[in-house]
Amino acid sequence: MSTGSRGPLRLGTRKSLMATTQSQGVADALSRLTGHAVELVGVTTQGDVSKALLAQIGGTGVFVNALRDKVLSGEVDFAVHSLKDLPTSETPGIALAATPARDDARDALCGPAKLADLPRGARIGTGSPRRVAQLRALRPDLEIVPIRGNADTRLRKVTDGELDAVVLAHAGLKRIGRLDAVSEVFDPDQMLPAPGQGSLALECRADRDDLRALLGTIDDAPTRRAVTAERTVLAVLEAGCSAPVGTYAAEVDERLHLTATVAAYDGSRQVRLSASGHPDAAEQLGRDLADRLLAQGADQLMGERE
Ligand SMILES: NCc1[nH]cc(CCC(=O)O)c1CC(=O)O
Repeated sequence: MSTGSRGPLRLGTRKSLMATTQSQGVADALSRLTGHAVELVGVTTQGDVSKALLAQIGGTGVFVNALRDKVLSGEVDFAVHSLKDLPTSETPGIALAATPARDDARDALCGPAKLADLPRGARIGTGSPRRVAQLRALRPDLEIVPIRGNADTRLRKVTDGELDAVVLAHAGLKRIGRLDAVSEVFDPDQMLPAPGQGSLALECRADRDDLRALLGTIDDAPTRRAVTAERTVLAVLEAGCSAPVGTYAAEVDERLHLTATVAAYDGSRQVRLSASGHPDAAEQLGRDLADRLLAQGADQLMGERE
């Protein structure tokens, strides 16, 4: 096949430590399974250069569009993204070729103590409306400070004393080797992660059947079903990665369980619902749960900004 005879497969990736670590993991797994050499090609995305808060630059797609352009032009064979950064809308010409086995999906608090033990009025950094809303619901007294930047930059604000704590994805902290900074891992009962958090997405051109089959060797079916349910909730709500929407799906005893929340930005109200169904009906499960969230006023909650 063409990919093999022309030398190594070219894997497009963001250049951050988190991105290159996860991309190298994918490259190694693919080489092991298929015998193909894989080479990383670093790409700068809008999300890497803009200093604006994600919620302000529009959120959806800022970390992925430049990578997709390179996939479409053929400069790279495929791209590895954090799945939670992918917009839910399909992109013409691009196929989701694989979702490898998911890492820990949960959020983690990085600070001197567990959330309940932080002093009144402690300053917590996060730029995610989803985390803000759920933090406010748990601890209305906290001062929430909007921040951006890579995980290391955010952790430094805690060691520098500018902030008391930050909330980051456990999976990302693991990839950059900073689980030492974690003081508490949030149970999904306390804080629901972003749809797709902790999982990766491999995208290639939709017309390259050979490549799709090759990349598909590292697809993990339970992960794909779980993230399908989660992302369908987001899609039906017409929300993006910067919306106050949390979800978590997992298979237990051959049933797919899904929980989702939509919160008001000020944390004053949350709608939170659960459902379970057959794992093969992941999309329907997500669709039904989103419809129930909407029936309980989810769109009104999401429409409210501070
Ligand atoms: N939006 C940035 C982003 N995209 C993916 C991750 C973490 C890794 C993952 O969830 O797969 C992060 C950082 C964070 O939320 O802490």
